[in-house]
Amino acid sequence: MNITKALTIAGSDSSGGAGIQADLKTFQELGVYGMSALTAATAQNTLGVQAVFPLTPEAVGSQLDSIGADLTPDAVKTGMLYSAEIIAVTADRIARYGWSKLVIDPVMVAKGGAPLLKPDAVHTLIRDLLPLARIITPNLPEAEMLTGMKLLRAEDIREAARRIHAMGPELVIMKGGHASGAVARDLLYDGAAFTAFDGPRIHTVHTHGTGCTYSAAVTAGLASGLAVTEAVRVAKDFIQAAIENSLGIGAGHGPTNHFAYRLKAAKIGGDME
Ligand SMILES: Nc1ncnc2c1ncn2[C@@H]1O[C@H](COP(=O)(O)OP(=O)(O)OP(=O)(O)O)[C@@H](O)[C@H]1O
Ligand SMILES: Cc1ncc(CO)c(N)n1
Repeated sequence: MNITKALTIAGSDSSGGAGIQADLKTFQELGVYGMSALTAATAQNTLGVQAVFPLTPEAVGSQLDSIGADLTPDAVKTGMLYSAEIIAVTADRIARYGWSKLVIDPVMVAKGGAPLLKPDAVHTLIRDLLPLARIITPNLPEAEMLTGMKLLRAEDIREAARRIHAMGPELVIMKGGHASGAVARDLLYDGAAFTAFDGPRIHTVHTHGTGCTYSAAVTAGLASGLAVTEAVRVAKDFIQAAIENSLGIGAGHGPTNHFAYRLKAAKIGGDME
């Protein structure tokens, strides 16, 4: 059997909706064998992040060496990397093992405002990791941090995509979750043209881990050999179903529903009600 394998390099979310848990659930749902290298443990629930315990850079490098020595991931994603030192060791191992199908979710701040990347690590992210990326998936505040721009109009978003593309990634997906309006639009830029991926915006507080889940679905698609536009289409459908059928657990920003896409696909012609 030729199993497709994907690796996530990210933090643990004890509530299970974001981070490494969201990534592994998404890989599994899309039929991809999931592997993980942990960067930090967070004490976190739907109300916020209570504490962050980063691993040492040695611990991160050691996990990546174990994977590199034995298992070849078909695609890799990064999530919460926390510090400049963890970014440096991550970039070093990605280059050393030649993991070229790399999706970077430049996680910076949790929904409640807790920092998941030290501010002084942003320039290391840009210098060491962005040039290795096949795809980077910033949300609008992350794109503002990367470019120093204020993104108010549609043309600002396109200009930020051009500037982030110039930092090295082959493709940029500007996610539209933080914008407003009836449509949640993600904009893919390949250095020449923009392609929009639209879905109806759902009015809900249950959006914990949407970015992690979405970038994990893109990674699963790339690992499976899909073309980028197909992988993004699958990811958009996956996150749309996950948000539309969110689980309603916890008192705050609850997780999305990682089973929904599979259940929808299984019920051809049916609906989730
Ligand atoms: N309310 C919503 N309705 C429909 N789609 C949404 C909604 N919110 C986010 N999305 C979609 O979810 C995906 C993730 O986008 P978003 O901008 O929320 O990421 P994020 O801020 O990085 O998420 P997080 O930090 O919670 O992990 C995108 O495809 C976006 O369009
Ligand atoms: C561990 C972790 N990674 C990423 C996010 C962003 O959603 C989060 N809340 N927690």
